[in-house]
Amino acid sequence: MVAIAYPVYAAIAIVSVSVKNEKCCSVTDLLVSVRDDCEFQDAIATGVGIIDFKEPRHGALAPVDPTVWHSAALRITELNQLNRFTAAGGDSLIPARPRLSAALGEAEGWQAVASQLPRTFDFAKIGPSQIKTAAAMQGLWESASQCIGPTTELVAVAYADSDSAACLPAEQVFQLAGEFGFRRCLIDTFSKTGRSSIEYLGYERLRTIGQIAKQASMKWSLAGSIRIAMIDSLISERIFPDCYAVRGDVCHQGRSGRLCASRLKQWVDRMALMHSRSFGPIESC
Ligand SMILES: O=C[C@H](O)COP(=O)(O)O
Repeated sequence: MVAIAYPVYAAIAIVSVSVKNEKCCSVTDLLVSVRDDCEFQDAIATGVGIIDFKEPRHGALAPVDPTVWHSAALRITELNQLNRFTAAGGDSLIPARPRLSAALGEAEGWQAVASQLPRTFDFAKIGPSQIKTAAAMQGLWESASQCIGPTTELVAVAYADSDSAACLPAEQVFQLAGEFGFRRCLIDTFSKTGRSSIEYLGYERLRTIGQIAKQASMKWSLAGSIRIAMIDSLISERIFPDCYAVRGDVCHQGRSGRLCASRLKQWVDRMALMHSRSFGPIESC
C-alpha cells in the first residue's frame, strides 16, 4: 500500500530502514469507541481515523441501538458530499471522513442486530466468547461474513483474557484468522476490569501475535484498557500494532463515562507524532 502511495519514497526507505523501528514508513491508526451521536461528533471534530460504535455499559463488544448507526451513516454521507466540495476548492475546514466500525455483540446474540448495519460501515466485529473450538470459530466467521455483506469488512477478535471469556487463546484466534483470510484482527479484553491486554498477555506473547499477523499479512489492533503512557514501552519492546483501539483512556471516569475532549486530542496528537516520525526524513527512521 505504501509502495503505491509513495513509490519513490518507499524504494529509498527499503534500503535505509534500520531495525530501530519496524513500523518505519507505515501509519498507525487510532480507533476510538463511541456510544452515541454526541460522542461521534466529538470524535469526528478531533480527527479520529476510525470511529467504533459500542455500548460500554453492556459489555466489551455490546452494540449500540441501530438508530445510532443509521444517524452516523447519514452524517458520513453528508461528509462525503462536503469532502467532494472541498476537493473542488470549497471550505477546507470540513473534517475528513472517518472510517466507521460497529461492535455487533458476542458469538451468542449478534444475529439480532447485524442485518440492520448500514452498508456505509467499513468494519464490524463480534466477540468470540464461549467459542471453544476452531470449527466453531470458523462457523461464526462464515455466517457473520454472509450476513454483513460485501461492503463491510469483518474484523476477527481475540480476547486477551480468554479464560474469562471461555474462548480460544489469542494466538490461536490470530492463526485461524490468517488461515481464514482475514485482513484485520483485534485483541481486546472481555472482562473490562481495568487490567490491560498487556498485563494479561505480556510482551513476549504480544510479539508472537504481531509475528503471526505479519506472516498472514493481517493488520492487527491492540485494545483492552490501553493507556497512552503504554505506547513508549510497547515501542521499546518492539511491539508495533497497526492500530491502537481505546475507550477508557479517552473518557472521564472510565470507559462507561463520557468522552473527554482533551484526552481524545492527546491520543490524536500522539498518533500524528508517530506518523510524522514514520514519514519524516529518512535519516530519522
Ligand atoms: O475497541 C476498543 C475498545 O472499546 C477498547 O476499550 P477500552 O480501552 O476501554 O478497553
